[in-house]
Amino acid sequence: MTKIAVLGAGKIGEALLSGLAQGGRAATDLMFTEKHESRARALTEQYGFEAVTVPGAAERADVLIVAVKPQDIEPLLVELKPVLRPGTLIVSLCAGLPTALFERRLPEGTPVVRVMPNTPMVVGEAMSAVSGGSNATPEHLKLVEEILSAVGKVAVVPESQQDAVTALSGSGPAYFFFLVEAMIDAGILLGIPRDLASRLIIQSAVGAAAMLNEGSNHPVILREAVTSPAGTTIMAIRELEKHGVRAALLAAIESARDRSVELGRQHED
Ligand SMILES: NC(=O)C1=CN([C@@H]2O[C@H](COP(=O)(O)OP(=O)(O)OC[C@H]3O[C@@H](n4cnc5c(N)ncnc54)[C@H](OP(=O)(O)O)[C@@H]3O)[C@@H](O)[C@H]2O)C=CC1
Ligand SMILES: O=C(O)[C@@H]1CCC=N1
Repeated sequence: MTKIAVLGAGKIGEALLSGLAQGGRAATDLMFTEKHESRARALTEQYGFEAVTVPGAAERADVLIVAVKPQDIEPLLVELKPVLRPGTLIVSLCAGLPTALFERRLPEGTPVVRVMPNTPMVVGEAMSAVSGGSNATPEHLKLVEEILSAVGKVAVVPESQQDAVTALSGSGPAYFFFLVEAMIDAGILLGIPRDLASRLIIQSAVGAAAMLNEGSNHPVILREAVTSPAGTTIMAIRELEKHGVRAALLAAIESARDRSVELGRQHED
């Protein structure tokens, strides 16, 4: 079985490792590197994954998944370059960082695949977008798709779209959590206890997501079906439009895209 090492087991690294284990991959095929010993111990105790060093990961794993913050990439690549075995596949989850950056810093010919996943991988519902670098073959892309399909859906996209994808689905779960949090607060404003407000809103989100996922109707049709003439929903929609919520979402996602581009530019030579 393919041995996988996650370099930087923070939030997304842990989400991926735990999702892969839940998806049926043996814990013995999963390794990670982590800066903090106490966190490494906690992850090993909780899941059974082995904590390794960067040279250990490079020696034993077939696929190295880079999950450090983009700001931490340079020292990691300096450490990796002399120990990397030829043919080891590098998979980067780092927002904004182009495959060309990894290709410049690592030995010539290193295959690199850029991926933008999201945290719902902990429940097997990730959306991951995958792009191959110049040394990545269709077989490399297939392997990455196979690994990620255990934790959700996978789309292959041109790398030129990865900054936009990062803003849409990479950050996307945060927008939904923000919306849910604000709607629960609205329940508090209306005098509903927090527990009940949470149950009402979360189940409404789950139900709405299931209807969207079923896919037979466009979101506009689904919204119109809730919006009765001279009823309650249209009053709320009028306020959302008056407060520019649609424009705010367009501007917010554009701004996230711009930040992804900027994160990549910080590593230009
Ligand atoms: N969180 C998310 O939803 C998503 C994140 N990503 C991408 O995933 C990457 C990680 O994000 P996230 O998990 O949120 O960040 P975290 O900071 O939670 O995780 C990164 C982890 O890597 C550790 N680390 C840093 N340098 C090294 C190193 N050289 N060797 C081993 N470990 C190291 C960090 O330690 P310390 O904190 O002490 O520096 C931290 O524990 C980012 O590039 C991000 O763009 C992509 C999609 C979604
Ligand atoms: O906020 C971030 O930069 C990362 C990338 C996408 C989701 N989280």
